Amino acid sequence: MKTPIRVAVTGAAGQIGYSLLFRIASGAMFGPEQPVILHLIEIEPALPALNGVVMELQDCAFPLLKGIVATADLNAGFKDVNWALLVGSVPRKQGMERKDLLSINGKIFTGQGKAIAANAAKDVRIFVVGNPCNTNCLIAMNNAKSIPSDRWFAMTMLDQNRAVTQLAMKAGVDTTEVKNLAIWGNHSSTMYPDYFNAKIGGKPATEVIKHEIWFKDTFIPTVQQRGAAIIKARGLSSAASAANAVVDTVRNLVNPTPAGTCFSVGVCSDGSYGIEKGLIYSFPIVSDGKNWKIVQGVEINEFSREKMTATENELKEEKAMVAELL
Ligand SMILES: NC(=O)C1=CN([C@@H]2O[C@H](COP(=O)(O)OP(=O)(O)OC[C@H]3O[C@@H](n4cnc5c(N)ncnc54)[C@H](O)[C@@H]3O)[C@@H](O)[C@H]2O)C=CC1
Ligand SMILES: O=C([O-])CC(=O)C(=O)O
Repeated sequence: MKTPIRVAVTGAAGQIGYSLLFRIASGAMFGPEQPVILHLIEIEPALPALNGVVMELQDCAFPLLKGIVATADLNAGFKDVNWALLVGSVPRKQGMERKDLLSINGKIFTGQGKAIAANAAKDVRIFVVGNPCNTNCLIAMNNAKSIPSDRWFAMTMLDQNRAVTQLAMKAGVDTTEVKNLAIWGNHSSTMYPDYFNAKIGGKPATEVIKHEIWFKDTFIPTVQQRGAAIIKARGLSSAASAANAVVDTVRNLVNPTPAGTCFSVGVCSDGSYGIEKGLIYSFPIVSDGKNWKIVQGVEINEFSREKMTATENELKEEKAMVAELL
């Protein structure tokens, strides 16, 4: 049996937490051979509800679940963790943009960044889901300068999965036929789902779906506004699909990426594609299971460049809004 890895999840009594924890404990994230110890972190008032979640986890008798720490104490919560999944924060309501949450949620990530730096395992990797996730990740990273910048991630996999399904439905093919659909930029309504470089059944998506207006006027806005559409329909933001995308992202990072494919995640820009260094920007990524890199040489046409710059500019604005937290 392998040594258990410790996985912290903040906001563990929330909606996403309720869909996510059971999948981590079942082995969906780290594989059927990897035992886990869950560190469930909540705010004090949510501890009774969290206790109910702990009871339910116990009631599953998961063979891979080797322990549970449930706490409102950040030091205990992040002690020796190998992964920190930062979900806990307030979700937006109908009519809000995700960046409207910065003033409420931004400050959560200063204390969490510091507590992770002070307590986590040397190999810790941090994945921010709470919105606006790119800039919250930027805040946490800047409050934990002892942790290398390549260990920080923000979630755009839900956008990728949404985009993949939209293309598959339009082309009338299985979702598994759609590859290399990269999301560039911010997890916000400015994100750019790059259909030019996507493949359907091995061919360029634009050769399979010969409908430029559909891509520009339907596909892009549908993906960009999908979160808002879910909130309108459900009265609550997406949770099960978000949890699924958390599982997909971590699994993609801890396993080698199949040759010729890539996946999307927000990482600290190294200046690739001219994107300002230090911003948490979503790029096409490949992993060898331990280290990841930004895919280089992706063709960027004028349309793509305009979209990539618009979403970069929004991230610069968000960074300026939280300057005092960095
Ligand atoms: N990046 C992405 O693709 C997505 C991000 N989200 C975001 O994820 C976040 C969580 O969403 P839900 O689970 O639906 O919300 P929720 O309101 O159901 O749960 C959030 C939980 O976080 C807890 N919490 C609040 N402040 C905390 C703190 N300082 N430390 C620890 N826990 C804290 C709350 O007590 C609550 O239990 C929201 O910000 C939402 O917008 C949601 C969907 C997709
Ligand atoms: O839209 C929201 O506020 C929740 C979210 O991030 C998403 O569903 O992509």
